[in-house]
Amino acid sequence: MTTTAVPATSTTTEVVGFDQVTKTYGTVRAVDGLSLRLHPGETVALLGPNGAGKSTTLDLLLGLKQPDSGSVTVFGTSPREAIVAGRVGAMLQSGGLMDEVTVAELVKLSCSLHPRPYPVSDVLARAGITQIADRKVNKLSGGQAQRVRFALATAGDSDLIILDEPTTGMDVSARQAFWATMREQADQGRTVLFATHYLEEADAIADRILVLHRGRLLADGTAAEIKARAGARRISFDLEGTVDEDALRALPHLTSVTVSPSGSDRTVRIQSADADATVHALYRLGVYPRNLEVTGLGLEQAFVAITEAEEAKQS
Ligand SMILES: Nc1ncnc2c1ncn2[C@@H]1O[C@H](COP(=O)(O)OP(=O)(O)OP(=O)(O)O)[C@@H](O)[C@H]1O
Repeated sequence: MTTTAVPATSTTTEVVGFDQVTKTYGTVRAVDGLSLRLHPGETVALLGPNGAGKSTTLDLLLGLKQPDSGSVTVFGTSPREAIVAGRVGAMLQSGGLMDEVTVAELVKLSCSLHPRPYPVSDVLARAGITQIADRKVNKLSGGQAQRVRFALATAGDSDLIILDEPTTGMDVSARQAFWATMREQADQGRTVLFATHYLEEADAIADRILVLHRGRLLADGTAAEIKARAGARRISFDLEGTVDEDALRALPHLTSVTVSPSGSDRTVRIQSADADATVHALYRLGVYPRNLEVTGLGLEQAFVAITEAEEAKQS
């Protein structure tokens, strides 16, 4: 990503600092000794299975929760100070919206609270909600309410934008418009941190991916690095005639095999930790594959491979 400008208010190269942060709820360690740094202009996706600690991490970052131990800093100060200074804009998963006001009134209020607000009409237009500006907030669809939350997060010139599952409920065009706007924000030097379950969005948008698992940082890198770290590759080929499926499943280095459809002409898909060795063993087995393809894992398969390997290690 190219960084064309850094907001004048940036005074430190560290946007967010987590040092050995732990947060427990009763016996649950939601965040467990987490240390990480975010820098200006980064677009960072926070991934993790349900209950991994993503929302708790964002709540700590916003000062909505306090760590049991360790420290959280935002632009070198406490989260609260950074928010009061208008340096942070946030869109939370189910942040309540005031019911009896119109969309425009709510956006206007949010702009009035920001030290460096954008014009209300610009905020409405950027979020694609000009058409529904006069509608009462409690009459909005789920996707429209998400757009309003997005407007509130971008009511002013903040240096860090935090988004918790921002595109849930948005239709395809709303998603595209949303990410185009976020790209503009990052290209202007702002840092964007978003938690998501849509791995294709993380792959397409983020220049850095953090994988959380049971409150700990399991992986931190570009999408390509995360995919490479999972190690495995996908092998697919067509087969004519019958094949001994048990012999296929016994090939070396496999992590999964699917054969479809059952019958004489089949497509075989294999995931292997060592594609070369698996393909050599295929030939030795007397199987001559047609249309052989060997590809890297997608981010989704890599994510599943990394988190399942961790589960297996811990059980
Ligand atoms: N207020 C709370 N009281 C008790 N336990 C909580 C509370 N908030 C979260 N937890 C627990 O802490 C862990 C982390 O939850 P968190 O919501 O941060 O995960 P998440 O990664 O955001 O999950 P999801 O993807 O399902 O939204 C979970 O085991 C959850 O049940």
